[in-house]
Amino acid sequence: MKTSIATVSISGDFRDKLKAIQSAGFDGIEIFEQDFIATDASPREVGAMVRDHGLEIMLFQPFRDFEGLPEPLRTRAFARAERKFDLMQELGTDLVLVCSSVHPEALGGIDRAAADFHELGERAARRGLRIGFEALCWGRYVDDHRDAWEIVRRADHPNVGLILDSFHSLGRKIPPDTIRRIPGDKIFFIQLADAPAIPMDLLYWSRHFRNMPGEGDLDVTGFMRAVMATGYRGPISLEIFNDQYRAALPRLIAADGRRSLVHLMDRVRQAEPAVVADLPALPPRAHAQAIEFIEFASGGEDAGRLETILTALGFEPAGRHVSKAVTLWRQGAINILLNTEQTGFARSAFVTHGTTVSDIAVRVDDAPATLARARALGTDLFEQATAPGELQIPAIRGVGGSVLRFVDPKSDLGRLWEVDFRLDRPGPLAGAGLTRVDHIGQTMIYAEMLSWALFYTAIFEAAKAPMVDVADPDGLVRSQAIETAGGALRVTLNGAESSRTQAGRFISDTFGSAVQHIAFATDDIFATAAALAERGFPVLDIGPNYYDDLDARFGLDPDLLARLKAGRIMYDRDRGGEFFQLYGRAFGEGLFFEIVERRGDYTGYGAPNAPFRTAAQRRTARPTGMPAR
Ligand SMILES: O=C(O)c1ccc(O)c(O)c1
Ligand SMILES: [Mg+2]
Repeated sequence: MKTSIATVSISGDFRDKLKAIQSAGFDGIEIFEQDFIATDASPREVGAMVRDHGLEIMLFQPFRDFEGLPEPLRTRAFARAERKFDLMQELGTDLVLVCSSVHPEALGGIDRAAADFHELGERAARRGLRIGFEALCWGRYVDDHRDAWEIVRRADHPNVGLILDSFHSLGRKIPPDTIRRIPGDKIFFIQLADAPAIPMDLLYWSRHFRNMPGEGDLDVTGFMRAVMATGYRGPISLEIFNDQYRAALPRLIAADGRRSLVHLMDRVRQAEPAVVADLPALPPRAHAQAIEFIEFASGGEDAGRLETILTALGFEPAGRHVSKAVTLWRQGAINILLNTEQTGFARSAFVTHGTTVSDIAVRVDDAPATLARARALGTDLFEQATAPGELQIPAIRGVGGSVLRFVDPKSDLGRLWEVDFRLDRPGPLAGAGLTRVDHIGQTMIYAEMLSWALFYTAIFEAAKAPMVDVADPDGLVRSQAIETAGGALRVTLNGAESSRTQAGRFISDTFGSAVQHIAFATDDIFATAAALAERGFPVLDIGPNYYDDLDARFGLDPDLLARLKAGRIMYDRDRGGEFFQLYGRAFGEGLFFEIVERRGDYTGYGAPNAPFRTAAQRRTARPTGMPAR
């Protein structure tokens, strides 16, 4: 199945767009008329340029306000169409998208529109061109693919077909199964876009908030299942109008686009194997069992400071790597690696970012299969030479150039600690009562959030939690959790819009997106708090107003409230249970640790507390070179 993307979806000039689209592996493009006009090349040159990039122009679009006009506008519309046919022939494409009219003088009437399309089909046929009709969901008389299909059906011309755009159908809540009654050979082209479920004006929503399939909330999978059921096997094309994409790196968006299509068609195949027997199979999304380890890259005095903090958190050194300057720190089921190598990837990560999480390893059912899936999704593989006898842990590039590794219990990777490490002390260490990694918080610029959410949900059997806004004193930070059903893998993506927020400063201070915090779980937050106090773990101060408000909101038992206040522990509650949070002070470039206890089935991350936590962090932050106002 051929893949395509509309040139509007990508930023940059025309050449930037083509390069990015080519390198992401698309077969073709939808050329947006405006993008063509903005170039200084002739139509023939543009056509040649596209083909020089190994791409096909699959569609020219849009042709607006055509059907149902009274004379003399009608005659003019046909003359306009002939001009565009000339252009298409020079560009070298045979299909034009006509979107439903919004013309104030359009008359409506299905038969009138059908007659117009029949005539347009005749004219197109003379030149070997084809017409595709798309219902814009804000079209004046045609805003539903069912009406567009009826017009195409009555136009009854082999050169006139239907174009379906998932946004227009799903944005209007038209059941996708209505597509199944359309013959596949009358569907000329498929445009795909997702969007977040935010109630707003349809046109504004479409032009600013579309995103890649899987990045939003629309049932694009259901839409595509219905399309495939018709027998359609033409191109699938992304048509994404999105404000962030227009400002993002062309290559990033193009690669995400390809990834979203691979992921989408895999979902379609799984949901409806009978209708897509011809699609290639992909290894399934990985089931995450646990976070196997988190590796810090550090060096010099910074490494000593991190060791002090780990010690204060109750971790103890439990072994060393057989050949590298990597120490294993353990507590409960948590494995932290501290890498102080002077060469290689960890070193360059440290030099670039300061003390930073360079690697995260996730234990999955089948590591090689996970790697194969990630590769099919177009992620970048990561390899670094290993000494003989040491394990080559499958790895890809993740957030901010860090490394995401996959281990599994069924291969040699399950013996990682015995093979690659010399363990000083077997068995778990109780320490301060930290049991496991609850979640990892990765901070990035807001424009990258959709991309990383897609990355995680396409690789792992994981879902997105609703996005929450966190009001940092210096700007808004958006937070989106990606989590597996049992919570074995929980990642919170924090997107900073302003460089002055805690998150924004972290990005500039660390030169890019990275893990900003790690939350460890405990089964007894008060016992852990006492143990940490004994070890001198520096805790973030939370002001008294917070506890007064907490009392007002929840009417807590006075004894509990006093204990929370004394321990600087934050509290939240939802329908399922209770949540306790204790924050450490930031260190290094703004990294911090958090300790949490979940009681019952609390599902969140303490979002109501985040504004007060960020304010407290701002009060205690060291100067960062940012003007403190
Ligand atoms: O926003 C628009 O006008 C517009 C144009 C062409 C399309 O294919 C579309 O889906 C929307
Ligand atoms: Mg469209």
